[in-house]
Amino acid sequence: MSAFVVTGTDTGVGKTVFAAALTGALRAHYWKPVQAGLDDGGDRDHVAQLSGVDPAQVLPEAYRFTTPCSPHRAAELDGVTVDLARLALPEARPLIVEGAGGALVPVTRQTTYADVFAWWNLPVIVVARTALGTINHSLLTFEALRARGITIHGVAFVGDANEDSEATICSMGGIKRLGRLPHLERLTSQSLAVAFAQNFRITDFT
Ligand SMILES: Nc1ncnc2c1ncn2[C@@H]1O[C@H](COP(=O)(O)OP(=O)(O)OP(=O)(O)O)[C@@H](O)[C@H]1O
Ligand SMILES: C[C@H](N)[C@H](N)CCCCCC(=O)O
Ligand SMILES: [Mg+2]
Repeated sequence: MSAFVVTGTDTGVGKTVFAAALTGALRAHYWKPVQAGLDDGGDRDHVAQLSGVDPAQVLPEAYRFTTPCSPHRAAELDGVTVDLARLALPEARPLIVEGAGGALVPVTRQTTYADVFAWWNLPVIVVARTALGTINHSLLTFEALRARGITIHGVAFVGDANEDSEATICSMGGIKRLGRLPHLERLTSQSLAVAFAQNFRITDFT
């Protein structure tokens, strides 16, 4: 049964929306180990709304911090010391796990998400924008993951088509293009499921 980590080239690139689509398509479980910022309910709530899976498959976070900033700092601001042992992977499968921000975001002052991905030993999907600047951010992300021996399953683009940037990232990075989620004017569980089915191949994830 499949399990993937979803990381991104930055915060706000569309990891949660892509992860919700993939969770729905695979009828998977979803886990966001560390949520920093609770004002809008957090990524878990968004995935519960957008994926269409049974809410019980949207697993509780290991840590929930108040402030929408880097998890290492959000933990400090809440007076919490992160125990990495609590980030051990749940056993549920299929499983989609979402990081926070980009691959080198600190979980603690000593440990980045990429370090944790290496420990989990799961294939990683990189979510990348299509907008200008994405080539640099994407290639840097691949380098950081590869430097830790992490398997990159592929890149999922989010945004309007940018054929040359997408092709350049995949050829120079030596990475499989999984597809591209277009910007959806009305983002609902239904519109997202349709867009995922039209733009990705489920067999790439099974
Ligand atoms: N395909 C899309 N169509 C419409 N809106 C989108 C799409 N993808 C992302 N968004 C919107 O863009 C914003 C950022 O997306 P998202 O929350 O998925 O980013 P993220 O990479 O998960 O960020 P974080 O680092 O905070 O986890 C959200 O408001 C989301 O609803
Ligand atoms: C608060 C935000 N939405 C994410 N949860 C965390 C993003 C951390 C980014 C840290 C950084 O790269 O500067
Ligand atoms: Mg997110």
